[in-house]
Amino acid sequence: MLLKTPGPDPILVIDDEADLRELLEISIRRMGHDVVLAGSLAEARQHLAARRYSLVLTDMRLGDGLGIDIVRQLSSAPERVPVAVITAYGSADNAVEALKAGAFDYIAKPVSLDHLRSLILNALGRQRRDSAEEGGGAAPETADRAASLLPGHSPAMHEVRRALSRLARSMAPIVISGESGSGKERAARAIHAVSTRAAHPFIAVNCGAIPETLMESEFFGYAKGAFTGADAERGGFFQAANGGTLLLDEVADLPLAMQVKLLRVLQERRVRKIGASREESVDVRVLCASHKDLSGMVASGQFRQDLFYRLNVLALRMPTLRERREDIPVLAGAILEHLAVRYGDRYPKRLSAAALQVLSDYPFPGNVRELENLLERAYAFAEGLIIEVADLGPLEAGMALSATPRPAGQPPYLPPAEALQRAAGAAPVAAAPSPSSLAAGWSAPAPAAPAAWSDPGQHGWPDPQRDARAEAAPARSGMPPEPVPQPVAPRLGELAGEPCRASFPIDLPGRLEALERDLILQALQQTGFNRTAAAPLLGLSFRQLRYRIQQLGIREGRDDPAEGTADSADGGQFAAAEGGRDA
Ligand SMILES: Nc1ncnc2c1ncn2[C@@H]1O[C@H](COP(=O)(O)OP(=O)(O)OP(=O)(O)O)[C@@H](O)[C@H]1O
Repeated sequence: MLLKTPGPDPILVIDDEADLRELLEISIRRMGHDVVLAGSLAEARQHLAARRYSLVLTDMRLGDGLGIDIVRQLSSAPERVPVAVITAYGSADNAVEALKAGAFDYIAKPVSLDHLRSLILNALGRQRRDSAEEGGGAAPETADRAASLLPGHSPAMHEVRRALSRLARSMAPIVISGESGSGKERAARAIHAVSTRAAHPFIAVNCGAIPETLMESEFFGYAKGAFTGADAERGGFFQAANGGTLLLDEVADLPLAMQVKLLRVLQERRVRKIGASREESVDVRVLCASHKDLSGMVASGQFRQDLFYRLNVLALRMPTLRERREDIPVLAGAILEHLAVRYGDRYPKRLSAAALQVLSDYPFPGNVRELENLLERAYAFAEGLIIEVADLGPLEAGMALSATPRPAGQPPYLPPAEALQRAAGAAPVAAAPSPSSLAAGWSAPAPAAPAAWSDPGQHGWPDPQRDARAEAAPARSGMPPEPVPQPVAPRLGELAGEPCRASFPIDLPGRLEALERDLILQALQQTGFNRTAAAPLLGLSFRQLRYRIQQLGIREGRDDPAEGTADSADGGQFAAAEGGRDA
């Protein structure tokens, strides 16, 4: 058991070069911290056995061994003392090796005082949080916070949350993999939120959304007069994320030329604005997300091996929703509560037991995003407090919103007849058994005929299984026979501002898609193809609009007269806006 002294614990510096030891001692004392020095591994071990330190800073090569041995020793000890290494100039391999062994950060020679300062601040912030956790204190950045950001009772999500608190302690880059819509960005936000960087910005950049010619200025900024139109100096994503976290979403889309530049920044932790004479140091933790197989891309020469090695220090895989079906009720509950807030509803709408069953049986190729989109539509369609099977529509609509298009010839997923039969006799239940959703005040109303057959004409979804349901309903629920379905109200025409007289049968999904495409194009034309400006015109977030644009295959050149209009400002604003929201 180590003795704890009152006041902040000192920092232990281990280096066999007397000059560097002295320089570090002076710099650290100037920052107001107590320092203990060791010139060898043996001396360091004696110090470590005698008392506790708030941070250990060790050189990699020492006269009697390697600094990485101290890293391994400390990272497997229960005290969780943060340890950082000092690496020789340009020795990227050492840095990666140390981070993998459990060092929370590294600093390259020649030591930059700015970097030293931020490293110490991060280490001490982390230590305070760890002590609060050890002492049972209610630190906000705890596992609870991770659980609220990434809810779910499945073993897969428990594993993600366990990994998350470990990953949040380090400064090392992380590659977050997983299918589209599985929550990679959300996981990145959670890592940031539970890290000591939480008070600083979180900037998410979609690497695929920035034209190649503008990438450098978007990432690193530019000096005044660097090119025509550069009227004032501007920082890029790295400067905006300083002190915080930068998420490179869809990192596989980075062109090779940009990969080289990014590698340099990761190694040197310095950036140079376009047209600037000086480099500036940046303190940014880089996280990456990709639904593509990066190691496969390395093998095929599409992604640089050295960059992959640098980025893939730590890894997190987000499970698909199919791997954690048991989380669907909790996720649905959380999403419905969120929708209630958005719609200003006092009580969130709830899924009927049958609707929940249908969702639990659905494969969700678009993962949580698809669940979210599906519930969003269902929430709007549901007349009462309960979302019924019919409000979900044929789940083809959800598939259209997913990243994985329905293969040609494959029919839309429809709720199985068995589920529809269950629906006939089922009482509605709250979607999520989470205490918070139940505490929201909803109490199950008396069983009623699900909207699917009480008013099939109103929900507006094409319903090939209506006949099966019509037979099942009265027999099982004892309800009077359902009314004859009425023609769908011509909402399409109303939305488009023109009269619409449908002569049935119609291809409703196809018509809705055409209408959506038309409205998006109108908004894009109005804003000169600026998606950031177009999104609020459509009542969508930037990401939702970008997603719909991708899914509908809308291309500037093909679909929009504003061909050639640069979208870079758009991408930049987007990133800045996201960072702003999360800062
Ligand atoms: N655990 C969760 N709880 C609630 N909502 C979630 C959860 N995970 C993801 N979502 C929601 O699902 C949507 C998709 O999540 P996110 O953008 O993080 O996925 P992604 O894997 O990064 O997708 P892409 O690969 O397309 O960028 C978001 O709207 C997000 O808020």
